[in-house]
Amino acid sequence: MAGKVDLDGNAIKPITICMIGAGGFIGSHLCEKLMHETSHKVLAVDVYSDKIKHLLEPATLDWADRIQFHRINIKNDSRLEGLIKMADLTINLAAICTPADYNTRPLDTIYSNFIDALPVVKYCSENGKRLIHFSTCEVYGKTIGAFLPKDSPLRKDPAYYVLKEDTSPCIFGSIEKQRWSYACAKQLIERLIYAEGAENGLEFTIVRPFNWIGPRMDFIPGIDGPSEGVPRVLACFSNNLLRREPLKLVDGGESQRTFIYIKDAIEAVLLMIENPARANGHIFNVGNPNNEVTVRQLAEMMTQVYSKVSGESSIETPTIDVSSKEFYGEGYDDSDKRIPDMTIINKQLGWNPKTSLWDLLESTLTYQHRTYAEAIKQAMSKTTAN
Ligand SMILES: NC(=O)c1ccc[n+]([C@@H]2O[C@H](COP(=O)([O-])OP(=O)(O)OC[C@H]3O[C@@H](n4cnc5c(N)ncnc54)[C@H](O)[C@@H]3O)[C@@H](O)[C@H]2O)c1
Ligand SMILES: O=c1ccn([C@@H]2O[C@H](COP(=O)(O)OP(=O)(O)O[C@H]3OC[C@](O)(CO)[C@H]3O)[C@@H](O)[C@H]2O)c(=O)[nH]1
Repeated sequence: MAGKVDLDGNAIKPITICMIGAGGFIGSHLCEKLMHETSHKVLAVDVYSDKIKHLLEPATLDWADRIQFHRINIKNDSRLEGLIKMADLTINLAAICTPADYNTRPLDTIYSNFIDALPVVKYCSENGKRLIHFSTCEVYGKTIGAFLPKDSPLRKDPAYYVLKEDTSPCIFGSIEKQRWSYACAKQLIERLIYAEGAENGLEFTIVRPFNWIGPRMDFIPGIDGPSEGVPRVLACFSNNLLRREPLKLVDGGESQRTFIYIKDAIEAVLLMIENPARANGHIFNVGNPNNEVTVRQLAEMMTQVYSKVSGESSIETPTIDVSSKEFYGEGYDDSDKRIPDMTIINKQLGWNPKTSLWDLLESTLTYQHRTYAEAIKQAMSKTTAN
């Protein structure tokens, strides 16, 4: 990629990136982007490699000498510091980040999102290495507007719901609402990174993703990934559609989310990687404020899009209501609404998302249908035969 320049017109030099959690949903797309469109090297760290196996084999691929996979659990592996030392930049994506785990496995969630991230921050700080850390939009918790009376006109005022990196508060529920174990752990690691920057000069960027979705997200229960467990909403609804069963709306599906196409979001991460002078010291919301829907609307849209891409008519009762206690268990709670303010990322990196919700669902559900429809049919006919 000779001749590529950054946003200030300086030549971009190839660097080595230690990517922790490279085998996950975001990591797989970021590895793909780095291999296809840049000359950077990746030391890919994860316990799984299935989602990046197309980038690792065969060894004859164009980028074979630019990506190395290290099967390492960062909880307990002394090789981690060496890899961070070998790299110019570390990107930490590793985390437990499925809401079904936050209230049912709160200790694993807190350890994964805070304790396990600590050595990564420490090694970067001690060795003078740059860090891009993946946090979450969940650090905002609930909006201020959520506490207003239902009929208050202030609920329509963006000051009460738009989430801004430098001014919005972090509003979580009580301790028994263990849903917030994840957000709280992510908030504390953000504060620690910020403090390392202020006191010890760590060069850092914190990313707050707002519901990035697309191919390879999570798993389809019973087909790939863990045999038990509840993935995030895209995979839950995809699974229901593939199996021709009703989509489950938790607590009426009233919560609102903004969804962004993974490929748009990865563009923003590449800008952060290649423009350190503009990205260091910043916390960035990365989302698409134009793609807001309630979960009910998402279910309706996914049902329509899936019909189009699969050629199958939708079932008679496309959705059913379930309580959060039934679906997630005790201690679940929810973010009411998540609209990212885009001022900072716009000013620093000139980045904007492009893909509409309909278009991103069309390409994602085409992938889900192509990848899983046959396997699900076979699994279902086996169950019926038994
Ligand atoms: N996808 C989103 O919309 C979204 C939203 C908010 C925040 N995030 C954050 O972005 C990051 C990546 O999310 P994702 O959606 O790709 O999740 P993911 O679960 O697909 O990827 C996480 C990866 O980290 C790996 N990992 C976890 N613990 C590890 C350990 N101890 N050692 C080595 N590897 C380990 C997992 O095996 C997995 O491959 C997470 O930190 C998450 O909190 C994502
Ligand atoms: O079958 C289902 C599954 C989920 N819901 C509801 O959908 C909303 C979104 O759920 P989900 O995508 O699983 O997760 P969240 O948006 O709540 O949280 C994520 O946000 C970012 C991240 O940090 C990482 O991805 C994670 O914490 C929610 O309201 C569910 O209740 C449903 O109705 N039916």
